[in-house]
Amino acid sequence: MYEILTNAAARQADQRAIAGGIPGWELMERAGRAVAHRAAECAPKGQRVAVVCGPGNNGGDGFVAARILDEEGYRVALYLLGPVEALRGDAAWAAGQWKGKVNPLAALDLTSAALVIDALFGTGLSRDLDGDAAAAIVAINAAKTHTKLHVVSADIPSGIDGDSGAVRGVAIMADETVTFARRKPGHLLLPGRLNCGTVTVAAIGISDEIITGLALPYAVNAPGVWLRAYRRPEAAGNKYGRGHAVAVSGGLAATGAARLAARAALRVGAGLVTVASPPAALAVNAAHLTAIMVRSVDGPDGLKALLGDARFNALVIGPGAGVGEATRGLIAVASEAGRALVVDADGLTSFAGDGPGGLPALSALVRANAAPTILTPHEGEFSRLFKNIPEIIEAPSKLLRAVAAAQHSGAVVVLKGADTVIAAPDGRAFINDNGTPWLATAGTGDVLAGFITGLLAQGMPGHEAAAAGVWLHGAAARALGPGLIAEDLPEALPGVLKRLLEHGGR
Ligand SMILES: NC(=O)C1=CN([C@@H]2O[C@H](COP(=O)(O)OP(=O)(O)OC[C@H]3O[C@@H](n4cnc5c(N)ncnc54)[C@H](OP(=O)(O)O)[C@@H]3O)[C@@H](O)[C@H]2O)[C@H](O)CC1
Ligand SMILES: [K+]
Repeated sequence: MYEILTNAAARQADQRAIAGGIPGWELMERAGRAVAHRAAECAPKGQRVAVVCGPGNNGGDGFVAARILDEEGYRVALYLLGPVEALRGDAAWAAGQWKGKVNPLAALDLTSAALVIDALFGTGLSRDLDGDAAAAIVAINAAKTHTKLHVVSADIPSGIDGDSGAVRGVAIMADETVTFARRKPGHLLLPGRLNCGTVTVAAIGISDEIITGLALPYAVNAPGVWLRAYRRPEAAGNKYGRGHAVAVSGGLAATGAARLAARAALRVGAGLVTVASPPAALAVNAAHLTAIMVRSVDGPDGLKALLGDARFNALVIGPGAGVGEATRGLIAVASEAGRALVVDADGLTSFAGDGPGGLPALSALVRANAAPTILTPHEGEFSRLFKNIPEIIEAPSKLLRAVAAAQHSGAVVVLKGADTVIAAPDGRAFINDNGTPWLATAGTGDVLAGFITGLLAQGMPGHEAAAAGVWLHGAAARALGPGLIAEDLPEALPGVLKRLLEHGGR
């Protein structure tokens, strides 16, 4: 249920269902019926409905929906882009079942319409919209702003690229989107997610076996994809069994970020947490810390000495660390010691130069590390770090940019944002959809890095630890709501974990 279908995978799923004995027209009938039923829940019978159909099978869904809404007593007017004679295959079949008038799209009349069914384009959209299609979308979006028009999109809001969520010129702003079998990246990545309104996933006969058989590498980030790897404490266990996380602190004026990360690591369940503090900042850190220990660690050599104790098994380096050779040295030490490592903020920027300390050096350290390395860039850090690799920077979607970066660097890459992507070097990726705008406040990235580090300390595998950290971070933010600040997030975690571990869900 969490798998994500790309446009190509959706077509494959279609074909396998048809090969399995469900005729294509039956799939279309079920798809169109699902759209009609959702639409009927949004407007009372007898209301005027405008159905706009495109030249392909998305349009075919529209013809089916029009017929069903007409049978249910709505006053339906159907508008088609292009001549009805040009329709092929299942779309031609669906048009043949429609006994009403087929109006040209250019004649679209939204007067007194309560509902629009948007069936112009779905997974077949392949270029920016123009002409009558674009004009119709502009008119529908405009009508929504000054009437109570309710817009239901079939499969994907027309104009949204199903694989990237990008707007292809212009796109429908839908109140509802009814998609089929599974969600597409365009339902989850921005801006597409914002165009969808409420997304309903309709079952149209594409079995779970077909989906499983496609071995899809992408999924929606949810407990169902990583909860099995979450390490619950053993009844007879002790704190040493839950790992020892280390947050490396910045200098005297930059100690807060590491402490935010440290507290997050403790809250998420690391058995012990230590702030590795430069000597000059020891007093400041010590004054702020209680359950979290603090050790004086002077540069890479000091960290190397600390890591002589194998119990320090997961580190976060970067928050407040400062950009440059010293931070690169700290990351090299953690990598050479084979410890699970989260590289965030200044830790990432320290490898963004073109010189010898650039991305190749970071990739080498990642590959040399026997334990997982997680990079947690926001878009700006990502662009700086991977700026010299066109196949990453120019990949067609945020999802594929993160996947390419993970494969190139060998690290798990958490490309943050309202639509954070968590990508593994093996090509798997999760798209997160539970973030909230209230996370846009100082320090929340430090907390996220700490959550991931704390989960790594407890032995979670890298990709799952990163995904769980991102999801818990979003869930904590949702539990807090408006006015949250970074310090609140770890404190909200007990409630989130309680709901998750006792009820297994959101
Ligand atoms: N299992 C499923 O997911 C099912 C999906 N169904 C529906 O089928 C569509 C996909 O149908 P398809 O015909 O492949 O594509 P579209 O209907 O989205 O697009 C139709 C054609 O439009 C042309 N096109 C593309 N971009 C533009 C544009 N910017 N301007 C004008 N025309 C454009 C393109 O043809 P070209 O030859 O011109 O490239 C498209 O082929 C899916 O979304 C579902 O709604 C099934 O009904 C049920 C099962
Ligand atoms: K559509």
